Amino acid sequence: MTDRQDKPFGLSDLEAIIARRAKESPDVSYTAKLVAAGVGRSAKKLGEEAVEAVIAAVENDRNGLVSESADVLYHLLVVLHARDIALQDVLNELERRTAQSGLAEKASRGA
Ligand SMILES: N=c1c2ncn([C@@H]3O[C@H](COP(=O)(O)OP(=O)(O)OP(=O)(O)O)[C@@H](O)[C@H]3O)c2ncn1[C@@H]1O[C@H](COP(=O)(O)O)[C@@H](O)[C@H]1O
Repeated sequence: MTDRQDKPFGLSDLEAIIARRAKESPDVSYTAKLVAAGVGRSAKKLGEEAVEAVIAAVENDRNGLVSESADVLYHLLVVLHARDIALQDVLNELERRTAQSGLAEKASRGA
């Protein structure tokens, strides 16, 4: 059995695909096209997809929210790749935050 059959598809799998496809020609890869256009382009796409996810959530469009969430996660990983930030750095930050409730963190900032 391959790794892929042993475990469900995860964000680290997509991160690896993005890193591989970014090296391809922009003619054959959307990822490569985005990366070649500069971080501003992928960041703008991330913002657009986030707004579309927000709209799907507010409209209670379940399928739309799943689809737009996938777009958000893909474009976020492209932005992280463009800025040379590993997904693990983000996961480490999330793990660090598990030591404290979000409300306690907010109160510590006086917010
Ligand atoms: N997960 C994704 C993924 N999600 C969304 N998208 C693309 O993101 C774009 C979303 O933008 P829009 O909905 O605005 O569509 P669009 O008008 O075509 O986009 P623009 O021309 O405005 O950039 C679409 O072109 C989608 O195809 C993705 N493109 C690629 N992937 C993954 O990346 C892998 C490699 O893809 P390539 O780099 O294209 O080989 C794929 O096998 C997938 O695993």
